[in-house]
Amino acid sequence: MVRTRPLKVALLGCGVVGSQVARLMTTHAEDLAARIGAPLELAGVAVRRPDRVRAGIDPALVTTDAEGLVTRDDVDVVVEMIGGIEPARGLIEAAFKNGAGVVTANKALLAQDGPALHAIAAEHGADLYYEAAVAGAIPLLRPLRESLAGDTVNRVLGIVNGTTNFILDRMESSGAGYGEALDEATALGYAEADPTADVEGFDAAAKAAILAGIAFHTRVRLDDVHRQGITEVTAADIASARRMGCTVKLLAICERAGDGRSVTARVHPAMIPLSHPLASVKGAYNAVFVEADSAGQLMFYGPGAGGAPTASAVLGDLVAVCRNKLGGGRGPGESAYTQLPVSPMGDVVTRYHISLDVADKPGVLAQCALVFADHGVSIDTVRQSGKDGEASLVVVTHRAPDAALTATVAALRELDTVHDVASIMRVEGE
Ligand SMILES: NC(=O)C1=CN([C@@H]2O[C@H](COP(=O)(O)OP(=O)(O)OC[C@H]3O[C@@H](n4cnc5c(N)ncnc54)[C@H](O)[C@@H]3O)[C@@H](O)[C@H]2O)C=CC1
Ligand SMILES: N[C@@H](CC=O)C(=O)O
Ligand code: NA
Repeated sequence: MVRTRPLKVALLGCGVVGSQVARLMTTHAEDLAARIGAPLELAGVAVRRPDRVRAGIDPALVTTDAEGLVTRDDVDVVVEMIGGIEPARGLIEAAFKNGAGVVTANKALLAQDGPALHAIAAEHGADLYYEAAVAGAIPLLRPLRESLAGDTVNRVLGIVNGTTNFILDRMESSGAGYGEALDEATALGYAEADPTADVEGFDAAAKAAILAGIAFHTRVRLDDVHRQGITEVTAADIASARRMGCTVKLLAICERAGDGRSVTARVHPAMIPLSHPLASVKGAYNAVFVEADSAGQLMFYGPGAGGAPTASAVLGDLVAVCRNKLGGGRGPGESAYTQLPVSPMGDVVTRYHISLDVADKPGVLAQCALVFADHGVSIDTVRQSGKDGEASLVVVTHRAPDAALTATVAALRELDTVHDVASIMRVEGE
C-alpha cells in the first residue's frame, strides 16, 4: 500500500546528473512510489544559477539557498549532486544533523572524508548511500557492502573512469588526438567539472580508495593510492601495445598483500592482452573484476559515466534510503574493523614494458640486460629495431617488485649508451 504523505527530497545541484535525477523522479513517480511505499516529492532544487531554464522543474522549487533547503524540517532525504569538497561536505553534515538521509555521487569527498561523514551519519541515525560514486550505473558498492559481506575479497581490478577509457579508446580506434577526444568526453557529460581529475587519475584514485576500503573492511585514503594518469600515454605506446597483442587501459587495482596482512591500491595506465575481457571495454563503459575466496571471480560491467546512467544509481539509492526511513532502520554504515596497513607501491609485484632509444653498436644489448640482471629483474622478451645509427629496444620483463623495476630504469638512464627511456608501462592481466 502506498501511503499518501510524501517523502520530501532536497536536490542539491542540477547539472549533468542532478537534472537527470529530477527528470526520472518525475517520469517514474508512480513506479517509485509503489516501490518505496510512499510518493516522493521534490522539496526544492538548490542551484548556483537560478535564471537558467530547467525543463520539467517547477521554477518555484529552485533556490540558491542550499543551506536553508537542507535544514528545512520537512526534508527526509538530501541528494547531493554538486560535487567537490565544499560546500558539499558542510551541506551533507547539516543534512545528517537535521535527521535526513543522504545520497551522493561525490567520490572526491568520500575518498577524503568518508570516515568522518559515516561517523556523523551514524551519530544521527541517518543513511549515507553512494552507489553512483564508483563506476556510475554499475551496481558495485552495494554488492560489495551487502551481497559479499559473507565472503573475503582479495582483489578488485578494473576500469573505473569513463572519460579516460573514452579517450584511450578514441585514440586507438579512430586515431583521434588526445585533446579532441577529451573535448568530446566533456561534451557528453562524462568528465569532471575539472577534467584534470579524470586525466591525471585523481578520480580513479578516489574510486580505488573507496573500493579498497569497502572490499577489505579497512580505511584507505586518497594519498595511499599510487596514482598515474593518462597524460603521458602516447600514440607510440598504443601502437607498441598493439604490436604485442595488447591495448592500453587506465586500471585501478586494489589487492591484499603480505599474506593478507596489508593492502595495496594503485591507478595507472597498463598494457593488457587483447584477449582479456577488459580489452573490449569501449567508450565510457567501466568494468570491474572482484575476486573473492568463495565466490571466485565476478565481473561487473556497464556505463561508468553520463547523466542518465549515473542518475539510475542515484535513484536506486534514493529508493533504498526511503525504504529504510519508512521501516525505521538504516542501511549498513562503514565497516573498517580490519585496520589493514597500506603497503607502498614498491612492494607491488608487476611486469614492465620499457622502450629505450640506445646506441646501435655491439654490446649495448648485453649491457642493458646486465642492468636488469643486477636488479634481480628477469627479462621475458626483447625486440630491437634500428633507426639512423640508433636502435629502439623494447623490453618486457617478468614479474618483479615495483621497487626493483624502478631502480632498473634509474640505472638504465645512467648508461651513456641509453639515449632515452622513451616509455615505461606496466603490463597486467596475464
Ligand atoms: N557526470 C558523470 O558522469 C558522473 C558524475 N558523478 C559525480 O556526480 C556529481 C555531479 O556531477 P555532474 O552532474 O557531472 O557535475 P555538473 O558540474 O554537471 O553539475 C554540478 C552542478 O552543481 C551546481 N553547483 C555548484 N555549486 C553549487 C552550490 N553551491 N549550490 C547549488 N548548486 C551548485 C553547478 O552549477 C552544476 O550545475 C559529482 O560529484 C561527480 O563527481 C559521478 C558519476 C558519474
Ligand atoms: N568523470 C567520471 C564520471 C563518473 O564517475 C568518469 O569519467 O568516470
Ligand atoms: Na556504481
